[in-house]
Amino acid sequence: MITFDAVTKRYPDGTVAVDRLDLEAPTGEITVLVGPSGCGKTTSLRMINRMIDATEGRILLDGAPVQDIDPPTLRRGIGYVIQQAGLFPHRKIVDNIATVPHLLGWDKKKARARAMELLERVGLDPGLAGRYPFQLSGGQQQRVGVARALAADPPVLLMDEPFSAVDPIVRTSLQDELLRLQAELNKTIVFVTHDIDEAIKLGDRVAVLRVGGKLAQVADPKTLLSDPADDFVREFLGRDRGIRRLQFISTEGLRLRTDMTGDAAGPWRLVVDADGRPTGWVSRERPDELEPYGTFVRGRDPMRSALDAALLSPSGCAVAVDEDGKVVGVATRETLDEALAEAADG
Ligand SMILES: Nc1ncnc2c1ncn2[C@@H]1O[C@H](COP(=O)(O)OP(=O)(O)OP(=O)(O)O)[C@@H](O)[C@H]1O
Repeated sequence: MITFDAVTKRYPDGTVAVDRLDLEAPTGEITVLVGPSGCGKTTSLRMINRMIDATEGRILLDGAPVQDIDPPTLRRGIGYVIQQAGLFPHRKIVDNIATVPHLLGWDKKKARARAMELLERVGLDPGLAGRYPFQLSGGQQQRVGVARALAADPPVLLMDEPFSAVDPIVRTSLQDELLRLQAELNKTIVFVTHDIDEAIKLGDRVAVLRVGGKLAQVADPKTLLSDPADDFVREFLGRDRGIRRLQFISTEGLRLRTDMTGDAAGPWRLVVDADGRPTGWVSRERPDELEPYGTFVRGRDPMRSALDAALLSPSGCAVAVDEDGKVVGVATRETLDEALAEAADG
């Protein structure tokens, strides 16, 4: 557990970057610091590994004040990932990843084996080991950055806008990869971003900071979206806060119709193949034309996916499927309406 106990950082020119911050980042969880530019996210992060020292207050790592631990020892237990990876340009990928093991005096073979294992762990082809950073894409470099931070298996990982320099598609896959890794590794992660969507996707807890380095709210993403502490948080969460909340509402209890593949279905009928997978909708007016459909996995996918599936089809209905893609039923506009009304009630 990382604990900020009334931490203030005042830079020599008088700027108060962080103002009496009280915050806990629980062990094995991802805590995201989010907020507008200049609100003190990076400063807060860097005070954990003492790249910056706090002016007042204490930061505790499992109860021990970091101020009492000398920085090299402290940093051995803390991986650090930054934007654009910050790889050493003249070192091969394998040597970049093995940086900390080398510093710790591991023998060459062991460090190399560890680097190769990590390369695969972060989803990279081991064939990239002998390349130099400039021979990799931005997304690949970022993965190497994560592998390097994990090399000595530190319990804590600090990540400062690690995915903000890559395009949205690569970014999504890096986020998914991080969640997958975290499910295996259970690190204590503090993650800085200015992107609220990223914060909500990755955070077990999300701390929203306002300019002046004050904590506006800390909560799990669902609570943050349903119950913002004040106007600043509400505004920061943005206009589509309601839609984003649907991400956290289960489709488990959604009422489904199971008679939509028959002729008596009404204006729309769902066509399925021999395996029970959907092939499209047909309308009574144009029975020969297959219209598009959208699916969601009931119970696994959230309400947002069900709604998206409904919006993808002129039938206005969402097709519920099982994990194998076979139809289990249909959520009609009426049932989706009911579920939305319930969601709005909280
Ligand atoms: N070395 C410094 N000297 C003086 N002021 C500084 C210094 N470093 C940062 N600041 C100021 O402290 C405040 C917080 O900066 P910080 O980099 O922590 O914010 P941030 O939330 O990470 O911002 P961004 O999202 O733009 O990276 C800002 O007003 C910044 O200008």
